[in-house]
Amino acid sequence: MDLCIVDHPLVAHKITTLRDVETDSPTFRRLTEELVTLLAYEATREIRVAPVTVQTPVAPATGVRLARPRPLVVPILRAGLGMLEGMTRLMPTAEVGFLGMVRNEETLAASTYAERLPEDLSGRQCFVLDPMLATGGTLAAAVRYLVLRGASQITCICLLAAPEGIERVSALLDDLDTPCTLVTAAVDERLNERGYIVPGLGDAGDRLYGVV
Ligand SMILES: O=P(O)(O)OC[C@H]1O[C@H](OP(=O)(O)OP(=O)(O)O)[C@H](O)[C@@H]1O
Ligand SMILES: O=c1cc[nH]c(=O)[nH]1
Ligand SMILES: [Mg+2]
Repeated sequence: MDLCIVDHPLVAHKITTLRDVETDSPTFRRLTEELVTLLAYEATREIRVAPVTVQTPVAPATGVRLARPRPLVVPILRAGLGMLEGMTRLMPTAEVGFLGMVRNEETLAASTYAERLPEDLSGRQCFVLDPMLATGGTLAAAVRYLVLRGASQITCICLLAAPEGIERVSALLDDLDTPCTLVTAAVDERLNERGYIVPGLGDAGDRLYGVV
């Protein structure tokens, strides 16, 4: 898996506020959307386009449009849902599929409780959205679903990642031929004994949806 850490002062500023325990849910949601849009700028650098000519009021102009088949955006519920709007604002013609996954907080194993993806993803570029890459179990399983359906390229956008999780996802996906990239705003220090990212931002789903 290729790794892209987006090094930008505006991203760093927003991530710092997102981490702050004093940041309330409405602000957390807004910052999450803004961060996704900024990360998506890097994450879509290799999005496929096709040549097109348009007529300006003055003359014909050659340019590009997003190519077919359309890209697929896959938020991992629950926390990934907070990233959807920020992504589709930039790419309104993308199709959206859903994965509902939850980590058992005792065993840290990920399980899937909902799946609504197109049957055939042959030739499709896919963008997986999840704010947190901790042990990596969730993200590795999500990528496998897409690869099994034929996705040709996968880009994962995570706000924060743990070094242990990046290692684990890379190892778990080592056998795949499908190109896979992780775009993140920061790689934090480590995981704690409960599988939380340190310093991280706590439980992203709870903070997005006002549980804490
Ligand atoms: O890398 P991992 O160790 O697998 O952990 C990361 C996962 O944990 C969080 O979701 P959670 O299971 O809390 O579900 P939620 O989005 O419903 O809160 C997060 O959004 C990731 O999906
Ligand atoms: O730090 C973490 C780890 C898993 N899930 C979260 O929401 N935060
Ligand atoms: Mg959670």
